[in-house]
Amino acid sequence: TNYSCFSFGFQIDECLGQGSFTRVFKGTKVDIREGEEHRTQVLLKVLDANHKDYWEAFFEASSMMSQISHKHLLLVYGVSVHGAKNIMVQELVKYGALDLYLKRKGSVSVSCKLDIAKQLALALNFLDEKNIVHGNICAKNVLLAREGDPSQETSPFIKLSDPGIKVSLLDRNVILDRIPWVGPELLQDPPILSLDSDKWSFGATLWEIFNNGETPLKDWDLEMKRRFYGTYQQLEPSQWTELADMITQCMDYQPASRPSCRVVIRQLNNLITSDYEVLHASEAPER
Ligand SMILES: N#Cc1ccc(Nc2nc(N)cc(-n3ccc(CO)n3)n2)cc1
Repeated sequence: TNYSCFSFGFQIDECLGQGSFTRVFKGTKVDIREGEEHRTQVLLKVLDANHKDYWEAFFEASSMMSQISHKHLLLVYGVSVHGAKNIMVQELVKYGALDLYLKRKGSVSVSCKLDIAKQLALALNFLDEKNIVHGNICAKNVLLAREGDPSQETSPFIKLSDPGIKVSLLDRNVILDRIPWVGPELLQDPPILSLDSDKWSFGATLWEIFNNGETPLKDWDLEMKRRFYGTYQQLEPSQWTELADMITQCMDYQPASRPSCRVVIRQLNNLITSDYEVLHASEAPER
């Protein structure tokens, strides 16, 4: 793999929040090109000092993202071993993580949610075709680059973030805490991480999107979460049966029975059409 080698300096500005083993900061990347200084706003993901032994997995995640490019995949500028710190430099996506956005906004239209779901399915289909497992699909790792505004006829635009530390490297309790996003097959011994696991996580993320960013199984302890899988439970179904069916199909306890990305995209297109018809039924001319 050819690494595009360029040097850049950056400064850390403000802390924006944190992931599992990282903290995210807004920063500024400074490039010197043809003797000119270019400043770009960036997102700096810093690996926690007490998880330094994860630094290889941390860089693996970023190199996975920088080896492929797609409009719905986050752009990773590079990594820096800045002194004792392991830092991933990413494009700063304007509106940040989708779960917080949906919680804050509370009134995102169904057509926007369907559009976001379809874009996420397109990103997954791209990874699937490259036989690349993401391993951490969830609303927190879906970033909103553009808001949808039905009145302005603008549609939202999302970017899938890096997966962070590979889930199969994590302690069992950390994997348990990722229930219901993590496929049940990852709690077997040995954990089986496959493309099918991303389909399960996509189902849980659909649930988050259509529940306004609500955290599924919020405040459940690890024992209760383990039992959720142990007794083959499903998340609370939506009143919209076609959506509920799609989520249940993605969250099939048999990995091989989960629908392919192409089927998911087709089903989402059907929901979009049916939503459109319902939405505009009132305007339909009297037959
Ligand atoms: N207020 C505010 C605000 C916060 C963040 C952004 N932008 C952004 N850009 C990225 N590339 C990644 C992230 N992340 C946030 C959590 C994670 C964990 O995965 N990533 N946020 C923009 C505005």
